[in-house]
Amino acid sequence: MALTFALGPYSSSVICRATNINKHYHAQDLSYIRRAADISDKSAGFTFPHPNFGCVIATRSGEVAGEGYLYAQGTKPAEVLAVEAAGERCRGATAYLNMEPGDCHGDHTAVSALVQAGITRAVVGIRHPLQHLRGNAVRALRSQGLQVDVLGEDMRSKIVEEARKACLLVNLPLIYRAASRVPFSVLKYAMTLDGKIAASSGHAAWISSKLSRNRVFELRGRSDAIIVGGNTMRRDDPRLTARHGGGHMPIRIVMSKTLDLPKEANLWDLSEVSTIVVTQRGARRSFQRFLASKGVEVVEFDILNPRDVMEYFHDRGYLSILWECGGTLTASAISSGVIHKVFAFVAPKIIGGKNAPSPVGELGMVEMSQALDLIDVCFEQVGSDMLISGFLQPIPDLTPTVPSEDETFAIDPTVIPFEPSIIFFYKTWDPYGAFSNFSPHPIQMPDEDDNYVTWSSVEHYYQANKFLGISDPIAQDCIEKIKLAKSPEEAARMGRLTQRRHPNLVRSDWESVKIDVMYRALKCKFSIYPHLNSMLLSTAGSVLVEASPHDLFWGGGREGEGLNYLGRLLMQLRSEFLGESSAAGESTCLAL
Ligand SMILES: NC(=O)C1=CN([C@@H]2O[C@H](COP(=O)(O)OP(=O)(O)OC[C@H]3O[C@@H](n4cnc5c(N)ncnc54)[C@H](OP(=O)(O)O)[C@@H]3O)[C@@H](O)[C@H]2O)C=CC1
Ligand SMILES: Nc1c(N[C@@H]2O[C@H](COP(=O)(O)O)[C@@H](O)[C@H]2O)[nH]c(=O)[nH]c1=O
Repeated sequence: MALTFALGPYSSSVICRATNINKHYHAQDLSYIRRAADISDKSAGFTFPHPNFGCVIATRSGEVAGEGYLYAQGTKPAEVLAVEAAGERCRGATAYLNMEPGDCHGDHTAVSALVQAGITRAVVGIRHPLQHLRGNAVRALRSQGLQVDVLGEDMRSKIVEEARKACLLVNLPLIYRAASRVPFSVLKYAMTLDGKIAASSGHAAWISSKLSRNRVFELRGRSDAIIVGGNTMRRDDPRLTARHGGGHMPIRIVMSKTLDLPKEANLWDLSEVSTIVVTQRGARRSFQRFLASKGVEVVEFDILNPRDVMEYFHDRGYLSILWECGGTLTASAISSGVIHKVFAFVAPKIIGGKNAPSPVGELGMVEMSQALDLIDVCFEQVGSDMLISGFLQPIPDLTPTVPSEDETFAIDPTVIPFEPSIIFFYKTWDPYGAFSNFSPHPIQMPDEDDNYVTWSSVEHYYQANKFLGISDPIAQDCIEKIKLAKSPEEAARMGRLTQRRHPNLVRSDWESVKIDVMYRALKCKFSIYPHLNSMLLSTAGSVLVEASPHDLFWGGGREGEGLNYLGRLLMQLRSEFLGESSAAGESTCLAL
């Protein structure tokens, strides 16, 4: 997928000079870093949004020996793929990484792949935006004797800054999310030349051209969710699906205070993707029951407003959200400061109408000097329309203001790092993300015939077990597909979709065995990976809670109302491991 609208033109034919800190580098370095940024974005629209990693390995003579990019969260790291592609040519070569590897599970996969392959230099576009990961891989590579040049630190100039910006742009969702504690939010609308998003009647199909609407499908494919307001839903009966030929479908979210919504609607058809309705506490209980009967999730807020909703979806792990609402909700979202970027499609047509709606409602501004200026504005012609995009909030500065735990300890060894008594974990990139079922740690478990099968993650194994022993071909096919699913998210989607569509194919004892299935898988994972075992044991004394706000069985819920079975199982395992392996009983899994 082309990234031109995000990256803008970057020339690679520029000759650089040595910097004032006396590091030599070449235009080639910058062109390979940009290449790493470009390829890191290749899976956008095909998989759930995730941090984008790309790696290019170039030999001493400047030839590209191998490349790789992270396809989905939990799949092989970019660096491992690039090393595999380059083979022996890695010896003495340079690795170009658009972003410092996360290596979030302490297994240093990316780092050890580069070290073991004989790479002698690494050029890093940006440090990892998450504070608990920032600097770890750079430090680890340096300690293994590699020369590591970080753009903006070890290499500085105007053109280095441009290449660095390409690396920032390709991971904007992660960067904004880390800095603002809400998902990266993009507002998109289509308006006529006279500034209307619909006719006075409310009719809006269509303002922008087919080409522009195809572009919107791409934007949707890059998002975790699409949001509309209740009125857009009532007026347009939208589908909000991504019809761009990719594999990824964003969740649909409707924000409605009144819940005065139609019973017949495209958004209640969950055959392709789910819908979540967020509303005010206590709104139309009977309609909430109707939605529940359709399988639509309803989340109540004390006071429904964009900031609380965005904080909620941040906690639920969402990286990026596309707002496709009308002017009323848009004004509220802009006022609450949750919108980061704007995409405005302007169509060369005039509709007029005193009461025809415009893209942004009341913001309470009375003088033009109060207008919000967009930053880094881009103009691009898309078919007959003009696409104007820009940022409402500047790209956050990655420089940490608060020293990391390591740095503080180095300055003052008397400082004892704060040890919270509750450890929350959820997304795999969180500090204790390795506790999640979705963490990329394959396990081997026996199947029905006692043959050992490799599952790419605990989640793969868990989802497949729902259909174990069912002779129906759909169930068998689902197990096979889950086995091959490229990421835990894909495995979860397949398992849940089949369970929803064919509840009769779920094994009859599932409710009574699912905890045991999870326990056995976790036991295997924490037995065969020593660093995970140490991580688990290091939490002794703390309560472990899966911070899933919506999964009230495995997770702790939003306000502690969840049963937290995942946390409980981990604590049970921890005490078994602490009480010696004999108490832990026999493991049914194989070491990998
Ligand atoms: N051309 C384009 O790009 C687009 C055009 N449109 C057009 O815009 C028109 C609809 O615009 P508009 O009425 O502004 O629709 P919105 O999408 O802004 O919906 C407004 C509704 O959002 C809900 N809402 C929930 N929380 C809030 C909050 N905190 N602040 C504000 N609203 C909240 C309310 O729903 P409830 O009343 O249920 O409580 C409210 O009535 C339609 O004609 C549609 O075709 C819409 C989207 C894009
Ligand atoms: N009218 C209009 C848009 N409107 C947006 O698209 C939604 C309909 O999406 P779907 O049902 O999936 O095709 C609609 O509710 C509104 O949010 N978008 C555009 O790119 N161009 C247009 O001219």
